[in-house]
Amino acid sequence: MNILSIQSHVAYGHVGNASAVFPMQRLGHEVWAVNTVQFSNHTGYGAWRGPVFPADAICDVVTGVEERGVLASCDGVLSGYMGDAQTGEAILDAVGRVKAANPQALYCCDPVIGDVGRGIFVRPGIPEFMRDRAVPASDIATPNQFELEWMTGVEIEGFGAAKAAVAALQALGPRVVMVTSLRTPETPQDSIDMLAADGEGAWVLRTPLLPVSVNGAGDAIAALFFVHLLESGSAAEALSKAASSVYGLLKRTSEAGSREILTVAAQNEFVTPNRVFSAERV
Ligand SMILES: Nc1ncnc2c1ncn2[C@@H]1O[C@H](COP(=O)(O)OP(=O)(O)O)[C@@H](O)[C@H]1O
Ligand SMILES: Cc1ncc(COP(=O)(O)O)c(C=O)c1O
Ligand SMILES: [Mg+2]
Repeated sequence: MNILSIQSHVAYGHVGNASAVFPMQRLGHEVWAVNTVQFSNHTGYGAWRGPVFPADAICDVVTGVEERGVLASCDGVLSGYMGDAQTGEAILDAVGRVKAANPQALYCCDPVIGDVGRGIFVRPGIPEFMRDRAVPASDIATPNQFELEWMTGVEIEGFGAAKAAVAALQALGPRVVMVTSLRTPETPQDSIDMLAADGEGAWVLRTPLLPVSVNGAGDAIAALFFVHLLESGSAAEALSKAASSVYGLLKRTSEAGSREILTVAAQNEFVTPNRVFSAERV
């Protein structure tokens, strides 16, 4: 498949495209990577350098790809971290152009806003843009628990509330939603859950909680879920494959005591995860 991936890039470490591109390539897909920023490192370090690209620079790169006459062969658009709310306009413009060239193409929006520990970590205007423009334009959305609660206003106190929040997000647009890092009173202390829903049902997947706090796992899992969903058409299967790969990746990262995820060293986990977790219908 051919995936247009519009996200951040970092020189050092693995978040944004620097986390998402290689796993998709390792699974045999062509990735047309367009970078929304080029930072030295992820913002979780508190300090970083490098530019946020203006929306017209992003549009220009997409126009160049369009001029190669290849957009009709694009199977999906994946978006993630936006440097600035204006970046969002360039992303939605790209989605529109891809869908005009290939009406079968799907748009997966990873609405990167923040997370439970750090709160909102993107520029003002981006959270609202994700909720009001990007997610409604998407076919698939992949928020973490914090992002889902922020966008829907639903407090997730258990699986029932999680399903209600997912339904509220689906009502905005996307047919498929995958929620990452779900920790509710129903989640055992030593575990972490994920939930995926499509038009037919909802599934939960539970893995052990690893002693790591890293950035970029969300970007990898969104990319993996998207390509597996495009290939299989099954949210449950895509959830199982993506979560098993990311668990393997984070287990290696945890054993190595690394602050950055071991995207390259643990690459076999993308193809044949060591441990396979399956999703249960809820
Ligand atoms: N400490 C952890 N232990 C086990 N799995 C984790 C851990 N942190 C992240 N993950 C896995 O990575 C997925 C994505 O990470 P997450 O932190 O939710 O993404 P984001 O960075 O977008 O917030 C989670 O759903 C979970 O499967
Ligand atoms: C530049 C950049 N891109 C993307 C992300 C998102 O990372 P995550 O996958 O942890 O949500 C971050 C988070 O700090 C970031 O700084
Ligand atoms: Mg994320």
